[in-house]
Amino acid sequence: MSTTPVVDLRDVHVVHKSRTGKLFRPDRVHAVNGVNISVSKGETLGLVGESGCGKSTLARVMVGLQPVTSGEVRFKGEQMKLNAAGRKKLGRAVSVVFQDPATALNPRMIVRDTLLDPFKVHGVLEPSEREKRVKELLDLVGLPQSALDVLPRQISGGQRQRVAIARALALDPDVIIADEPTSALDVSVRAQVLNLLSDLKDQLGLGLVFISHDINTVRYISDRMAVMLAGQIVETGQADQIFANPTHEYTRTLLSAVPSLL
Ligand SMILES: Nc1ncnc2c1ncn2[C@@H]1O[C@H](COP(=O)(O)OP(=O)(O)OP(=O)(O)O)[C@@H](O)[C@H]1O
Repeated sequence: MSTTPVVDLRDVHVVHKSRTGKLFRPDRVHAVNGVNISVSKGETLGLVGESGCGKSTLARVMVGLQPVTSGEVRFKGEQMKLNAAGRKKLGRAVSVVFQDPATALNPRMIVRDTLLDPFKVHGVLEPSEREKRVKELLDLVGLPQSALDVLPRQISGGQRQRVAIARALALDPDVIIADEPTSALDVSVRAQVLNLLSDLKDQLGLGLVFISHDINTVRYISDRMAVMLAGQIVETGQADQIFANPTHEYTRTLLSAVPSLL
């Protein structure tokens, strides 16, 4: 495992302006409140917390899509400026798999074009090499070559999520952030997608940030984990240790909830 983290957040704060501006709603939301967190190649960091605690905002910071109100975003030891060049650098090294592949994939694009897109956007590889790489990507995620010519609606939810994972792998990232990647899927395919992410992490030496509201899913996949509550990390450490000996009351509350089926 590399000693310098790929992404290292230091005392990061993100304050959103309220979306609605309704009466009696605060006009600002402190979505991320002083978070220190890092991820290195070859490890799975699980991030767990209830809906609205700031997980997705934090994920967007890690991939360079969300400016911070204060604090530092370090990429391979260097402080990043989130200008266009910084975002491009971070966006290439850190990619995201979202919750629902039905909305994350363009419904009018066949799988081949979806997978070619990152190469076009970043101007990477010659066209003939791109085709070869797209075929490799399908192999990596366990899809047949016949999937190249289909639209997202012609395949199952689990297969769509495999396509989204293949797209996230296209530019050979150092880190993948998977934000609730199994929540929109049938229970029967959730474990397969989790195992795929975990195998890819091992095979490619990736860093994986696995975000979920479900502590049992996080337990299943993570080496290290961080428990998030109201914009703050309230407990962090090796996943095994936290499960054996949770120190924060909120972690204990999450652990006492009914076990899920992944
Ligand atoms: N772009 C935005 N503008 C205004 N408020 C936002 C924005 N994004 C998130 N928020 C608010 O910030 C808080 C944290 O939201 P965030 O989506 O990061 O949490 P989450 O833990 O990922 O929740 P979920 O699992 O429901 O997506 C919430 O109160 C949310 O309403």
